[in-house]
Amino acid sequence: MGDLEEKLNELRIAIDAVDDEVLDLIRKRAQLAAQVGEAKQNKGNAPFYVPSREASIIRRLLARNADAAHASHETKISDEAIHGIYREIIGACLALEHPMTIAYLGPEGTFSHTAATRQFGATPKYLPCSSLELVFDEVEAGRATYGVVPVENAFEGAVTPTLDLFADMERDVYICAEVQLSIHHHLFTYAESLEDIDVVISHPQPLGQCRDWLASHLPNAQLMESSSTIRGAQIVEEAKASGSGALDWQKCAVIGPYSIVDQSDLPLVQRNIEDFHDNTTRFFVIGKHDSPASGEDKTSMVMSIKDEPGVLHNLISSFATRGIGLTRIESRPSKKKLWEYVFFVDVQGHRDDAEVAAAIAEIQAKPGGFIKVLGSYPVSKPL
Ligand SMILES: C=C(O[C@@H]1C=C(C(=O)O)C=C[C@H]1O)C(=O)O
Repeated sequence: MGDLEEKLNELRIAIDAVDDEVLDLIRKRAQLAAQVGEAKQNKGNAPFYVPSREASIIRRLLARNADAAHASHETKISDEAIHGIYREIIGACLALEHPMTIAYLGPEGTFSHTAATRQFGATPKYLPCSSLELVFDEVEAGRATYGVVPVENAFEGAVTPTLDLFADMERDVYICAEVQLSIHHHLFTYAESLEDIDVVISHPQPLGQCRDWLASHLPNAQLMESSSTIRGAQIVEEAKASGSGALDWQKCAVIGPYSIVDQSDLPLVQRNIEDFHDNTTRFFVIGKHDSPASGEDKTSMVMSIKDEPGVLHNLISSFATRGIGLTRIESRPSKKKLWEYVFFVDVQGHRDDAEVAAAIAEIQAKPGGFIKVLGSYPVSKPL
């Protein structure tokens, strides 16, 4: 045996021993989580999934990892890796407490699917839905334990169909977590060259997020909207398979995530065509409850007050006078009266914080004031 081989052998034996220890510890952790699950079950209907606790665990471990690397002068294991490893461990433990089904805007491979797996790991059952409305329906009906829906893109703005579903007062779902996902778009086509592309298919959000690229590279192509990016790829594959129909598959292109390479035969011809390289989309996890306070939280609400001058100032002043920071404000037509609006507001803090609770109560007491708290949840970082 050569020197190198001998050295590697020795190190690999040590790694095997560490892996055995790591596995035993993961199994020990899973047994503890199962006991937590039993305690929750005995207590009645305490939710099994507690996003605030999960966020605290990950925040604590990220800090510990940074401190340990600093103290030992070793290269730090990346935050992304720590996050991913613990997401899987926690997901596996949670599954021992209670099996979970997560609904998302499908088909498999969409950005919503990626956001869902980033939050819950590989263990739960995933339920692809063909529309956002169905994601809400599945959660409300209890066929899915949680759902994951896109809310806004940092550059393209609100995903308005999601906001309209939250504004529907008949809906009985809460926001319990947020996921921020870095988004990269790629171009897929059977066309020989960009000049041959007549039609570009995608969900309206990616078409908007690649607007400048499309204007400079495919200025004459017609844009066609699909219900999701992966559905766009399926439309081209279906046109190819049928060999007929209105769509010439050889002149079509699709914009979407890298996962299209797994979901279709479409060749990837151009990478990273998003107009902004820090392109990020925010998703909400919806369920039958929101999250307890984690120490660093946000609260989302939908509100309206009487249609009169100063309406917006009137709303915001309840937060401003208490020093509560607004992280988002968005208006949508009320769809009840012409030029009347509802406002979506996100603030820093938890709805159980005294100041946040007081501001909410004050808005509720305003003449014609109406406010629905959609949920409080831990602040997340882009992944
Ligand atoms: C174990 C618990 O239940 C779930 C699993 C967690 C874990 O594996 O650490 C954390 C929070 C909950 O989503 C708990 O509530 O502490």
